[in-house]
Amino acid sequence: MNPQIERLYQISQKKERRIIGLMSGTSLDGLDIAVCRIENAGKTTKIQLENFATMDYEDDFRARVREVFAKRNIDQQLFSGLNAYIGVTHAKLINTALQQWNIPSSEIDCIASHGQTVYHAPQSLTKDRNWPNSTLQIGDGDHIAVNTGIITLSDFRQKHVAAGGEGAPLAAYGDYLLFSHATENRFLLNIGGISNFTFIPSHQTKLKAYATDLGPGNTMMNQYMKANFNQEMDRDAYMAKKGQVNDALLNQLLTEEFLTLPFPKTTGPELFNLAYLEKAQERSKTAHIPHENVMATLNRFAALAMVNGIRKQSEGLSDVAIYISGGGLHNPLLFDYIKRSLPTCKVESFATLGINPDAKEAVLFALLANETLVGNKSNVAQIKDSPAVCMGKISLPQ
Ligand SMILES: Nc1ncnc2c1ncn2[C@@H]1O[C@H](COP(=O)(O)OP(=O)(O)OP(=O)(O)O)[C@@H](O)[C@H]1O
Ligand SMILES: CC(=O)N[C@H]1[C@@H]2OC[C@@H](O2)[C@@H](O)[C@@H]1O[C@H](C)C(=O)O
Repeated sequence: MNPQIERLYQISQKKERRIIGLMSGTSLDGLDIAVCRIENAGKTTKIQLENFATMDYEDDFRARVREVFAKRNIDQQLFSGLNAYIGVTHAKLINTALQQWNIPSSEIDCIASHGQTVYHAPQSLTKDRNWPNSTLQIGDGDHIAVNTGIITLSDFRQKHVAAGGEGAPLAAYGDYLLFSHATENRFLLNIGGISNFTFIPSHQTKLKAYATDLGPGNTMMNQYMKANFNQEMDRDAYMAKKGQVNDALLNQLLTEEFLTLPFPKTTGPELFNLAYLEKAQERSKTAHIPHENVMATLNRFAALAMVNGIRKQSEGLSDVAIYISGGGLHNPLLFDYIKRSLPTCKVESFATLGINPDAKEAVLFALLANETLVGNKSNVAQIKDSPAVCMGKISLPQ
């Protein structure tokens, strides 16, 4: 037997595995690296987050990814190169982090790599029923395995699509296994580039758990700051706080059909981008309003996409709790508006549930890898409208 296959077998038999979860989201801020200790699988999974860091990307890296990110027409040579380049860059960042934490790579059982989403094209977005759902994450797993010496599981979303899903959101699987609660109806709201929630009904209801995207999280605010001020974000909502929400623009932003589609659904910056903003500005004749007002309006638009979505699902339910993760948690204007708009719900940071909110998505990918190595597809069969499959392709280091 190939000794690497034997090692895989041994890893799957261990009482506890040490798995690195990786997430590189649409915000392109950096690579989230979460070292997790995971015991068991399925509903008895226990996860302990040992180390976490977001390793910042260099400007050159961001610029190259932005050349293809969410774009329909791209340079193929650059694209092919990026697949390898992102894999190698991620491997370097992992090696650096492990060194900083004094963890020898031989002590890591495997890496769970999300890769970099470059295009998300479910039929609901393309509106083309003759063309399949698709989503694409690059940053090749073999490059990570070879350059770290660690077995790597990657490209999780393809199996989901192959089995009938949209390839996202995948958070529901881990959220359901780790955080369902006897009496609380929980919304795990993640505010990344795109906002999404996992709804986990209490054990007292007959409802099923699911995850759905809601609309823009930080992405339009980030894009506007980049285009107009060459800044990566509106840190602490500094700009938005100085402006006034423009109702005419806000109403136009809210007309998008996606916002009215039933849950679950997925989207991306392919839809919610500056071109989308410009069209809404034209229609509302607000092309020349001050930047502060545009930012205040974009902030409110993101908040409303979330609040309206949560209201829709929580109607008629009592004991509703919302736990917020993702970078948008650090945007005070966004957080305060969400909290004020949902006065009957408990609204807290995801940290209350015992895991660093910035690490959540990376941890969930570690859990998905654990399920693939040790779990059973029935563990994830409880998620509404999402295929029960184990995900991730396995790359061996040699
Ligand atoms: N202090 C802050 N003030 C305002 N916004 C912030 C702050 N800190 C982080 N953010 C926002 O959070 C973003 C990063 O969030 P996160 O890392 O969750 O996104 P992501 O993982 O790239 O997205 P996705 O989950 O959609 O893939 C930043 O780009 C910024 O917009
Ligand atoms: C295609 C893709 O990369 N989608 C991401 C993105 O970031 C947030 C939202 O859009 C969500 O659908 C998903 O990520 C999370 C981790 C998920 O799959 O649950």
